Amino acid sequence: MSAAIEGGDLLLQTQGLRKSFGGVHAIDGVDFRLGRGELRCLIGPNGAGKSTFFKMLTGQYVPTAGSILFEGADIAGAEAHDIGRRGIGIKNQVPDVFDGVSGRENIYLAARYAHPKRRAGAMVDEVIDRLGIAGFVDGQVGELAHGQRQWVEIGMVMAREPKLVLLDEPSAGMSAEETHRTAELIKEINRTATVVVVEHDMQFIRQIATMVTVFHQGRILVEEVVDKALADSRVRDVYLGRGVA
Ligand SMILES: Nc1ncnc2c1ncn2[C@@H]1O[C@H](COP(=O)(O)OP(=O)(O)OP(=O)(O)O)[C@@H](O)[C@H]1O
Repeated sequence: MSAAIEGGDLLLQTQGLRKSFGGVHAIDGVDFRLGRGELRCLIGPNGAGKSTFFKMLTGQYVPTAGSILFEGADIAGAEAHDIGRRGIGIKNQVPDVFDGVSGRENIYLAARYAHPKRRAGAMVDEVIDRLGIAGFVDGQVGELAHGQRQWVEIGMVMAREPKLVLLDEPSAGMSAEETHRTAELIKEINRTATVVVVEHDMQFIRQIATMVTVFHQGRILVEEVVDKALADSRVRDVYLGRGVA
C-alpha cells in the first residue's frame, strides 16, 4: 500500500464493484484504493476487465453493484458532466478533438469549460509550456501526427485542472519515440494530479509506474510496485505466452 493511502488521504475507492453483461462478470467484486498524488497503472491480459473497470470510473458504464467513492462521494453511474465537474479528467482511446481548428484553440475550448475567459487564456499558455508542445500546437489538429494529436488531447484534459486524470491506453498506436515522450508527459501531469493509466506496453509502464494493479478475470490479482508485480509468478502465469518481460 502506498504512503499516501497509509496517511489516510484516499482520493478514489471502489467497494464491491461489479459489472455483468448477461452471464459474463466482467468486473466481479473489486475493492480498489487510490491515494491522492499517486500514479497507478492498471494492467492485465486481454479480457481481464480493465476497460470495464475504467468505463465505470468515467461514467460510461453504470455498475451492476458496488460503489465508487471520489473524495467520499459516490459517483457510480454519475453523468459525464458531473464527473468532469468534480475534477476528474478523462482521455479515452477514441480522439475527442476538433480537427478543423488548431491545437491551441482546442485546448482553449477545453479550458473554458472550467474557467472564466482570462483564467482560461492563462491556463492554455501554462499547459502548452508544461507539456512542451509549443512547436506544433498552432497547427490544425487534423494535420498533426498521431502522437501530436494525443498530446493536444492530454493538454485539453490538463486545461481543466483536474484532480484525477484517467487515461485509457495513451500510447496506443504510437512509435517508440512518441511512447517515450508520452510517458514523460504523464510524469509531468502527475506533479499536479493523481493519475490512473490503463496500458499494455510494458516498457511504457516501467518508465512511468510506481504501483500497478493487475486485473485477472474481473478481479484484482496483484497490487505491487511495478518490478515486483511483473516478477510475481501469478502475474507471469496469467500473461503466459504474452511476453511479460
Ligand atoms: N459490452 C460488453 N458486452 C458483453 N461482454 C463484454 C462487454 N464488454 C466487455 N465484455 C466482456 O467482459 C470481459 C472483460 O472485458 P474488458 O474489455 O473489460 O477487458 P480488458 O481487460 O479491458 O481487455 P483488453 O485488454 O482486451 O481491452 C471480457 O470477457 C469481455 O468479453
